[in-house]
Amino acid sequence: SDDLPKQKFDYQSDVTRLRKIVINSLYSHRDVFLRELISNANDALEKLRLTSLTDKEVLEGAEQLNITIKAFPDENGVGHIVITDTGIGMTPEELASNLGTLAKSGTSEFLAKAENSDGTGTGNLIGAFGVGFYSSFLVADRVYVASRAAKSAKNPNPIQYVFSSSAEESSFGIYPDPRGNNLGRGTEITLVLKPDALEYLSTSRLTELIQKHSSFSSTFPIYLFTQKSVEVPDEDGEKAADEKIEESPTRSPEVDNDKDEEKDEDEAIVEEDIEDKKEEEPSVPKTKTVDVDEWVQLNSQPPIWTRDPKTVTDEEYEQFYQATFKDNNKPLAWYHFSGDSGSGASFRAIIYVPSVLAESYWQSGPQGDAKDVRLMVKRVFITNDLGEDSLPKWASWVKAVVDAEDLPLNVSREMLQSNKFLKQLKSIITKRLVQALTRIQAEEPEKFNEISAIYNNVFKLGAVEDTKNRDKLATLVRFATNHRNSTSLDNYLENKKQGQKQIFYLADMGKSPEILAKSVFIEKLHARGYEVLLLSEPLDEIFVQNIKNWKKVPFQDVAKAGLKFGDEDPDEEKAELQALTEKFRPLLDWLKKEAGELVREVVVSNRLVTSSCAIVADVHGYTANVEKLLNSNANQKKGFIYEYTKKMKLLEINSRSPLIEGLLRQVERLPTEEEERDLDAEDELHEVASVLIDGALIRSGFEVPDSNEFFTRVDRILRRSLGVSETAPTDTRVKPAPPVDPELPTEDELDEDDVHVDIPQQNQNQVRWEVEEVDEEGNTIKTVTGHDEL
Ligand SMILES: Nc1ncnc2c1ncn2[C@@H]1O[C@H](COP(=O)(O)OP(=O)(O)OP(=O)(O)O)[C@@H](O)[C@H]1O
Repeated sequence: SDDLPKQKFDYQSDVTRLRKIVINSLYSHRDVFLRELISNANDALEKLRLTSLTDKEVLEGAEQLNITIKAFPDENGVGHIVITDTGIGMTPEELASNLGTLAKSGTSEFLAKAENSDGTGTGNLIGAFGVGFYSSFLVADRVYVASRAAKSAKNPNPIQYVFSSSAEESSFGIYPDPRGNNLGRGTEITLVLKPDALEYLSTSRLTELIQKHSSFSSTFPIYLFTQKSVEVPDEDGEKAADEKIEESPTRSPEVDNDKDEEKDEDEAIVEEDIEDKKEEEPSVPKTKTVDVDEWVQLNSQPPIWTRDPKTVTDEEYEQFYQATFKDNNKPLAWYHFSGDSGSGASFRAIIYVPSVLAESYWQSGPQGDAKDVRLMVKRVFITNDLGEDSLPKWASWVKAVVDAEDLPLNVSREMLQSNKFLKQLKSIITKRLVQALTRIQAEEPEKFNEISAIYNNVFKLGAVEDTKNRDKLATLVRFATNHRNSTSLDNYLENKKQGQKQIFYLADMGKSPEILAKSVFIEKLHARGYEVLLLSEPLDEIFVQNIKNWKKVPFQDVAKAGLKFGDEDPDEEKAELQALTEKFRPLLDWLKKEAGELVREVVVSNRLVTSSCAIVADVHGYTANVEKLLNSNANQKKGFIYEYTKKMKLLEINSRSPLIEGLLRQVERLPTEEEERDLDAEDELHEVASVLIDGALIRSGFEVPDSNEFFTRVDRILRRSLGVSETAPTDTRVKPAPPVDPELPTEDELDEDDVHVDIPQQNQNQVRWEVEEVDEEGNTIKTVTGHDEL
């Protein structure tokens, strides 16, 4: 087999591009190479262990499952780092395809983005994409990957091959390893260091890097080869120098230091019992200094989720998170717990709240597709794909490790799918997450504010979608009000006024709370000192409509009929309203005629202070916000009910407004007798009414039926107030366009200074929503569902 020819292959062009980007732009992030290679080694070991559950044969060739790292200069002073794992290994075909091509989706976009960037922010791109194996070329001029695949029925006698490539070449070589099958099983990566990367020969530097970035990323032991000088008794003369003094409390592998020496496969790693080696000779005074080789395990602690939370530092939690989930950012919060699923499976878990919500979160569909719940059984990684049992959309950003004790270990993926524990996992994690968030809210208000800044909308979505956790999630939601930047619903109720039996809210998506605070609908509430929730997100309206009430206190849209302060004297109020209605009767009737189809009724308002009038949705009508929600969904069929409900509006007038008083006087002055009619005066009043009503629509957030007509009227009124002739025509002559010319403009003709504004791709921040209309008895008369953009 040793005679097989050395073959040369060209890298796939994407690989060449990626390598170039990595080498050019990541110079100041060179450290990542070690983390990436250890992570690959760990993946290979995990694959092997998983395969071995059903196929013991793969374990043959090398007994231990571990990662070893050795750094040394050769006789010419050239630095070498050798990273070896006893994982699944690669066949020559796999060496070529895994290391010579990029199979990842989104690669081209990534490359284009990275090529365009000036290098800054590349660190983040790397985090998102993972440059993996190619990061070797940051520190190495040449890389050899020797690998022997695990034994299998298909491949009963795997041959060890070498992949060899320099940083510059656009091709790589694949050939049988001249040393034979000396690895037993797995992969050995040899980096021939660049002259400026010799810092990585230092064991203390390597130890620091591995401890910082990688000691958590593997449950397999990671050993670093170290050499140190120690004083040993000089009694046995020469013999002492050959002995290994083992200080590591763990079992250490003994790996042959001479790379080129042929070894028996099974001897690659030999266990030694450290107890036997310790020698105590207190009576010997003579000592001498010898160099001692030692394999030091850098991750000798048990995995952190198995430890007592009291013994784990914040830093360890953070580093474990960063290594496991490949996130450069620190997590915002975490929750470490153990439990019993009830079906007999006991488990330990850590849940993390990331400090960033992925951009794709609101863009991906209504189904959560979380791939960051890592399920292990007795520390063996099993899957991160929970399939149909994955977390609900609202919680799909959670990152978690769950280690179950009592599940049968030889679970195949299919068996696992039908396992009861897996079905329970979803509710266990969401329940514990809610628990953790609730605790943070109560005990760490500042931390909760940080979480709220990112996840507030997520909590609203949760309350809408996860009825089981609805109440707890709604407790976490924060709203702006006319009184403060942020309040919870509980806090709102604590501050309600005597007699207040409604939670007042005003919703108008896209408008800031500052603008909403000036809305016509809250004039009186605000002036009287009542607190009103100011809702500006599309999800808010959906949230309120789904929750319906909080602690039995119903939500009241202040843009709708039915607003009650709660301190009114019903008799007194009724009498007052009757008197006012009587007084304004002529105006109310006249306005009703003028408004026509637009409103169902014209009434005297109890919510206005300074504004003259407003359009209010009837109890079953649509507010401007709901109309917007409905209209934002282009596919929504708008049938009869929509048209009907749209008309359920009231025009409310402010009886104390001088404008309304004046209008009343004018209307009363209109002669009723047919022959005495003053058509000019009627026309003028007609115009006033129309501007008033359209103005009320706009002020109330609705659209006017015909804005052109509205502004023409405004124009006429302005002319009148300026004493300009109403009929004087505007000079409407314009220069006509030149004749048709299909010739395209030349480069020179195009103005280079033109500012181009990139319009971002249609934002598909969609969320499913549902709006229910209920009658007085609470029966649903209509449910509208749709998707909506955030
Ligand atoms: N030590 C190894 N043992 C076995 N296979 C490996 C090893 N290192 C790399 N591979 C194979 O080569 C492939 C490419 O590795 P690479 O590091 O470029 O990307 P990746 O590991 O798939 O993803 P990432 O970019 O997140 O690291 C891996 O998917 C794996 O199949």
